[in-house]
Amino acid sequence: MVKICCLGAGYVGGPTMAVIALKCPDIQVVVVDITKSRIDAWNSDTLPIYEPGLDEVVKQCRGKNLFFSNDIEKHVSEADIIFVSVNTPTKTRGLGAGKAADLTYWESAARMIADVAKSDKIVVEKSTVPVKTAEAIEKILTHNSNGINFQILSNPEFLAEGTAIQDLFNPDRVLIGGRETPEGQKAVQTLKAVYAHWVPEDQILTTNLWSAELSKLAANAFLAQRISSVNAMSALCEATGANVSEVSYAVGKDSRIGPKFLNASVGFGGSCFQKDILNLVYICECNGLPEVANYWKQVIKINDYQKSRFVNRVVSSMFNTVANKKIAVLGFAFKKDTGDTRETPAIDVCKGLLGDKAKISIYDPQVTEDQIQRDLAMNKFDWDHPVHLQPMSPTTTKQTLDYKKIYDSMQKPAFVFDGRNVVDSEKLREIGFIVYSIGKPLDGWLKDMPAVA
Ligand SMILES: NC(=O)C1=CN([C@@H]2O[C@H](COP(=O)(O)OP(=O)(O)OC[C@H]3O[C@@H](n4cnc5c(N)ncnc54)[C@H](O)[C@@H]3O)[C@@H](O)[C@H]2O)C=CC1
Ligand SMILES: O=C(O)[C@H]1O[C@H](OP(=O)(O)OP(=O)(O)OC[C@H]2O[C@@H](n3ccc(=O)[nH]c3=O)[C@H](O)[C@@H]2O)[C@H](O)[C@@H](O)[C@@H]1O
Repeated sequence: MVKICCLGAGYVGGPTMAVIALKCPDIQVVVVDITKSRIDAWNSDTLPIYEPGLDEVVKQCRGKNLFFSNDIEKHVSEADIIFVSVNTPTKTRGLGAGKAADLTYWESAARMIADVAKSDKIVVEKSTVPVKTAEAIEKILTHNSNGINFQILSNPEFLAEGTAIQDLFNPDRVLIGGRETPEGQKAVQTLKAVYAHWVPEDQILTTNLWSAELSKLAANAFLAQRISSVNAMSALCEATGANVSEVSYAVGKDSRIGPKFLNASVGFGGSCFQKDILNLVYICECNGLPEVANYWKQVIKINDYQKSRFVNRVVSSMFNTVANKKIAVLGFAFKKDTGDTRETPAIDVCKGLLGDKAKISIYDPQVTEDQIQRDLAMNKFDWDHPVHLQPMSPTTTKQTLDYKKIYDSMQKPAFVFDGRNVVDSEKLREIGFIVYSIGKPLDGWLKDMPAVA
């Protein structure tokens, strides 16, 4: 029986391994982690992350061919294929701080693999890493190898949170990069055979190592760039009376552009887009390509601009001060159907409002009060380390808001600021609210307020 061990029981390692176990009953999958509480949660009824459909998949295979364990060394030494899906946060100190990827966790995983391995292994980069990381990992592994053969593969993950299980069941593509040697190609075929249990072969792409590593950074940069492009348009829409939803629809109808990922918002969040673009920027700079670095940097700058533009709108609409005004924030995670708050734009918006002395009450059915308090107290880039555990998933209670009742209980004028274009603005206006929706023609009230930067 082929044995797989995955280092890192997080948002990627957990769901990905659960789906491999479900689709490959002939393979034994063990997920290990340095954080004991995470493993305990994976073995309990309350999984450490919320992801639609995940509970069912885990329940079907846990204890059969899917296991979660703290005994890292045992399972690494027994495995034929080792996936490494550990954190690769942005460096907070030293060379490349604020941009480069911090490979501390990756390096310690590689050293541990080299130490405990007693048989040949395929080591798979699942984490998102800088292009050329495999070369460094290869050096660490082979330097201490005692004659054991290690093949490194790059197999980046493209799932999105909130749809992870669907994405894993029906991926647009699976990407595997390996060395162009006979041994490298044999390892590629071994991993390909795992995915071929459920993914059509023509959707399993094989490339060289560096193309696979770079394709992951490129895909996230292209996706984030679409959002920054539409968000840049949203500012122009507000200035001109155009409607960003109509513009997106018209633009997306061009089959060369396509309709997806063109929703204007208060800015993209999540653990990866910013981190991976900063990493790309750093790699460009290190390779003597400042123009290319600046091009991608602009995607982040527009995202920051969009978040502060939103805060400025709120403040300027309310007579240029929100001091002591009570503001309810509905939703805190970085997108729907997740409890993940890493790099959520809500943090910047809330900090912006708090900076202006607003009194804010935050509610998100997937995020605990504890987590919100921690996020608002944390420094930039500190969130993506193993010590910082994600919240347990509370049970979701779907609530429908009674806006008329809310309106009646509020001080007037009463405002709604929609950072995701999800409310029915016409209905709310009928009730009496002044409504701001990103990129939509402005309410008379907002038009008369001072321009915002
Ligand atoms: N979250 C997402 O949607 C996606 C993330 N990625 C990438 O996947 C990687 C992991 O991301 P997440 O799963 O979100 O992170 P995460 O923080 O949820 O999980 C990482 C886990 O690795 C564990 N860990 C750290 N060092 C370890 C070691 N030496 N041995 C064993 N376990 C160790 C941590 O305790 C943590 O539980 C990152 O490189 C990220 O960029 C890629 C695609 C999607
Ligand atoms: O490498 C990763 O971590 C993953 O990053 C993203 O996935 P994720 O961050 O989980 O979620 P997305 O659906 O991409 O949303 C990211 C952010 O962009 C925002 N967004 C998305 C789409 C859109 O049209 N507008 C918009 O503002 C979302 O609200 C969210 O804040 C990518 O979509 C995945 O392919 C990738 O694997």
